[in-house]
Amino acid sequence: MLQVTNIHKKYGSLEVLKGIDLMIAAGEVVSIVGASGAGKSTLLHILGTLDTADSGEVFFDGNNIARLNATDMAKFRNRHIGFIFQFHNLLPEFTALENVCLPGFLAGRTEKEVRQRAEELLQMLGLSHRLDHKPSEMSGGEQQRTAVARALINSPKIIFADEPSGNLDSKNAQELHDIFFRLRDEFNQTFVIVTHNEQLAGMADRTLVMKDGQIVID
Ligand SMILES: Nc1ncnc2c1ncn2[C@@H]1O[C@H](COP(=O)(O)OP(=O)(O)OP(=O)(O)O)[C@@H](O)[C@H]1O
Repeated sequence: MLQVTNIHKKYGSLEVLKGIDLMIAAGEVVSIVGASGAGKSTLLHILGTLDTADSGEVFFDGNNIARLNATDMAKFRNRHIGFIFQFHNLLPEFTALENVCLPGFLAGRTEKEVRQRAEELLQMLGLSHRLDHKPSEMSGGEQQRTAVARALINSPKIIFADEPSGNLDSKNAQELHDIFFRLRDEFNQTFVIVTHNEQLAGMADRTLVMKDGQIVID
């Protein structure tokens, strides 16, 4: 599904990624681990089209997305990629349901269809009693599960998660990890997850270890 070749990235004179090659198959849960500053988030952002590499190629299902212009890239991201961040990044003035619906509306889908899917997702994630709650009215675990529903609203090919359980206590972290694997088992959902959480890395199908801008163990 995802293939990247020879990705390089510099910030000023700092070489952050030094030739990354990687293939990820549909239905894989891949974790990326490594010391702080190894380049994990930078790689994740490039894979997720939030940032661009200085050189190298990123192919999704054989399409070279590095060649898309900014508008088409944004459209591609909205339709095919989901993101989950350490801090849920939900919009504070919107309810859980509205937050989940938003990327669906941006994709140009009908209100009825998007609302129905959002309600189904929130129900699946145990949040049917929180539809009308704003983020500040929910627990950390509930906020993060809402962010998972938002990531799923457009049925993305792949979900990128950057320290998704980094801000959760161990019970909520465990619940979140179980959700990822349930989504993989039931819907063949693909995940690439940057994490310092050893339990999550240990559960993944593959663990990539990064060091100084390179993948040193796959
Ligand atoms: N926008 C930027 N401008 C300049 N330097 C940056 C930028 N983003 C990241 N860096 C630097 O690039 C290096 C890699 O950062 P990155 O966030 O990818 O590491 P990481 O492995 O995800 O670390 P952590 O585990 O601490 O999140 C670091 O030295 C960081 O300071």
